[in-house]
This record gives sequence, structure tokens and C-alpha cells, in this order.
Amino acid sequence: MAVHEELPADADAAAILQLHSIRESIDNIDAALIHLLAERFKFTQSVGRLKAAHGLPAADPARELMQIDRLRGLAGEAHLDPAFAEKFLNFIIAEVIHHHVKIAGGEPMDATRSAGAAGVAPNAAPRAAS
Ligand SMILES: O=C(O)C(=O)C[C@]1(C(=O)O)C=C[C@@H](O)C=C1
Repeated sequence: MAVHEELPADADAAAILQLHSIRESIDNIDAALIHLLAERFKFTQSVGRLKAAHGLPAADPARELMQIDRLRGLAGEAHLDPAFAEKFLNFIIAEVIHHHVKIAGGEPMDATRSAGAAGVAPNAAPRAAS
């Protein structure tokens, strides 16, 4: 799919060069995020198989609360909005729980549950922090 940039023809050449250079770093970071997520999902698939084999529940809300607390702290230190970090983690965990339930051969979870990741629809796009 060939998609072309939409930049004004009369844009400052130095600014465009700088934009391209910054975008290279953004692209590298996006690629790293995809690889990190792929690795995380490999591990959580193992957890899902382990849980299914031993009849353990797909979701562990206490573990989720600890992760949220930890990641909110890390986010604050890194000057990232802790609320966004929490939403992002909940979005990922909701997808993981969805996988766990599928591995265990169960029905999809009730996405209307309000607490933690179980209340996040796994296939909905996360909203950016405002
Ligand atoms: O640690 C677990 O028990 C997992 O299943 C992994 C994980 C996660 O993605 O971090 C997912 C679901 C649980 O509710 C808690 C954590």
C-alpha cells in the first residue's frame, strides 16, 4: 500500500528534514513496542496454557492491582500520564484474559464487568490520554 505524506509543498526544507529524522526514531520505537508486545504475549500464552491445565482462573485481579500500582509509579517517574499507563495496561490485560478464556475453551468474559482489565473490551481501541 503506497501512502504518501501530506506535507505542504512550500514547507521549510530544514523543518521537513528534521521531521523525517524524528519520525525515524518514532518508527524505531513503534517497531520495538510491537516486538515487546509480541514477546509479552508469548509469555502470557504460556501462562494461559498453565492456568488452563491446572484449572486456575483466567483473571487475577489482585495481581492486576499490583501491576497497575507499579506501572503508575514508573509512569510518573518517566513523565508519562499514569492514567494513560493504567488504561494501556488494562487494555493489554483484557486481551490476555480473552486469550486465556479461549485457551481454556470457555465462553468470552462479560465485558461489562467494571473492575480492572475485565471491564475493558479487548477489541476496542484504547483512547489516548488527554
Ligand atoms: O499473571 C497472570 O496470572 C496472568 O494471567 C497475566 C496477566 C497479565 O497480562 O499481566 C493477565 C491476566 C491476569 O489477570 C493478571 C496478569
